[in-house]
Amino acid sequence: MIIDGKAAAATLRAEVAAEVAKLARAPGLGVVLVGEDPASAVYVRSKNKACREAGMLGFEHKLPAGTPEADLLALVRQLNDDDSVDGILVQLPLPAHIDTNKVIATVSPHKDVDGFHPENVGRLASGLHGFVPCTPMGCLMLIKAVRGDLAGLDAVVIGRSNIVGKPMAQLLLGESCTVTVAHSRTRDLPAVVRRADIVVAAVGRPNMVTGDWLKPGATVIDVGINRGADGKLVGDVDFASAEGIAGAITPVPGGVGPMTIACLLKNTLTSAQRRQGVQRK
Ligand SMILES: Nc1nc2c(c(=O)[nH]1)N[C@@H](CN(C=O)c1ccc(C(=O)N[C@@H](CCC(=O)O)C(=O)O)cc1)CN2
Repeated sequence: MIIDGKAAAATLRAEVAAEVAKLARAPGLGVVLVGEDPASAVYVRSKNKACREAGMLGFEHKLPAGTPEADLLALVRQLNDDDSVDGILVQLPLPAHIDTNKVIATVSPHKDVDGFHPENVGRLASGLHGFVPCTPMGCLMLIKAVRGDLAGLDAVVIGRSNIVGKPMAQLLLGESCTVTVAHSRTRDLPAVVRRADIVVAAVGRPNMVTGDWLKPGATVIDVGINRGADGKLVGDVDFASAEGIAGAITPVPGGVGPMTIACLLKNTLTSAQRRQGVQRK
């Protein structure tokens, strides 16, 4: 089974739009892009378009690559104080002269729709309500749509980034999976992956996970977005060899990526609902 992330994202976006229509004030999302990284520019454009389509307001702030860190921090504080802004995201990666952790920590945790602020990281680790990073949230939705109850399943997350690997492991733990986080120093990675009912690959190495690494029937979620020499996108999983072994697998493109943007809208809606005192289900 090929997991259709585009269709799942479209459903989620429609659900968000229906809830937005019930609000007294349209949710506002402040989107900050520093520099001219072409992929980041595409993602930011897609986020703004998705906002408009869901009935939200996207406030785009494009800053030159050489923007001093102090100016970026000042903009973030301005967005923190702006009542028309419910969510703030600073597109990553940032230019090397800017301290990413400092920027993330400056975003108000109440508007941190990326879920990267240390307070939200701690909330996720403690099993408390907070904003959850968009990519792992989308991955979990796709996994649950395929597997239902995940309790007791063996999950292997390949990659230990703050954006995907670590929060993904926390979410799967929250679903009572037995979770292994594998990384570049893991010994005999194929053997580790072969034990898994659920595999989430988020390493950034094209076609690294091959079909012979997989337990037959495993659910395989490919977070990798690698651009090949021919300009085509390839995931971290070798789709051709994995497709016949996996029980369900996400393609690249059209798998996890669209869910990332849909979950950003969901987090922005949640923030707006909280700030407008709306009771949520
Ligand atoms: N502040 C953030 N920065 C970054 C995040 C994030 O969640 N917050 N994640 C990634 C990039 N990203 C969102 O920002 C993102 C990546 C990919 C997609 C997507 O829809 N991909 C498509 C293919 C698009 C293409 O052709 O290039 C797909 O997989 O089908 C959406 C969002 C890093 N930075």
